Amino acid sequence: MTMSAVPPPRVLSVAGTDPTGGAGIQADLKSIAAHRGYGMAVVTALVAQNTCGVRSVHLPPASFLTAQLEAVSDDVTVDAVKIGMLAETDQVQVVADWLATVAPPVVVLDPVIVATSGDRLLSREAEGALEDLIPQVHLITPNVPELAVLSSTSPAASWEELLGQAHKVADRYGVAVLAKGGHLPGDTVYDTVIDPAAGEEDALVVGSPRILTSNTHGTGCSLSAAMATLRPQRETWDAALEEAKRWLTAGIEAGRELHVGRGHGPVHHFVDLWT
Ligand SMILES: Nc1ncnc2c1ncn2[C@@H]1O[C@H](COP(=O)(O)OP(=O)(O)O)[C@@H](O)[C@H]1O
Ligand SMILES: Cc1ncc(COP(=O)(O)OP(=O)(O)O)c(N)n1
Repeated sequence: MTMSAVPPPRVLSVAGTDPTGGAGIQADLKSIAAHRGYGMAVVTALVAQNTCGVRSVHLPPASFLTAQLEAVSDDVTVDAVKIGMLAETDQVQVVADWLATVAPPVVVLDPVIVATSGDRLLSREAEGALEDLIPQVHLITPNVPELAVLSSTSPAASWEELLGQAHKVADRYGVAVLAKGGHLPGDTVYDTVIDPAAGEEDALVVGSPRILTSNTHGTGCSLSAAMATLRPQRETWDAALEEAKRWLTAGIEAGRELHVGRGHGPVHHFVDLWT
């Protein structure tokens, strides 16, 4: 038997659940594995949802969220963290406090506010608490409506407008922002990382053909988990994005082969392995 000399990055997903496996923690763990990471998971919310929508949400007490986070970091060195659904202000604060103590080298925040189905996952009151969390993370991955909330403006209608909002948020918090064009019109879907620490060099803009499909449930979750897993293995965010985007595009295309659910189906996380 041969084993790689370099151990895989130990990547922690802090997120809610999707029992149909397309979004949240279940998607994150598949994405982490697809990118050769060792996946771990701390559950913020038990979500009764499927490809058609969210039915109900059950939250553990904030003290139990702390207990889960400490159980991981007291025992395992965490190389990267992906944060997804945080439902309430106290959950945001618990995660911010834990990050301040542990200081993992790579932290990616997908500021999940509303699901593809239109269901709200972060309470309106907790939106403001993200301000305390964002300065402690290295990359945020908002979609068009989430970036609008973070930049206190209306959703961008063009790529230029999206870039303006991403620069505003990046400068305000000193954080890298993955600007994602999935919600914009057009035959090509663009993504780019705006990184205030990257200097004067032009950011890499990665485009892919827009796929006409309903298999887009969990695309944001899967992409952010991929970025968290790839970053410890690559030199730059741009290198991670190039690889993650190629994989996700193939995964969205191959999602139709899975035949999962009657609503927005999942992406095929193991497209490179099975097909
Ligand atoms: N129909 C599509 N075809 C190809 N890529 C897509 C499509 N929809 C989304 N993507 C890609 O999936 C990722 C997530 O996109 P986006 O929809 O903007 O965010 P979210 O899933 O968080 O709402 C981005 O890399 C985006 O470019
Ligand atoms: C538990 C949980 N977390 C996140 C989401 C969001 O998933 P989705 O609505 O498909 O959006 P993106 O992952 O594409 O941003 C969810 N539904 N459940």
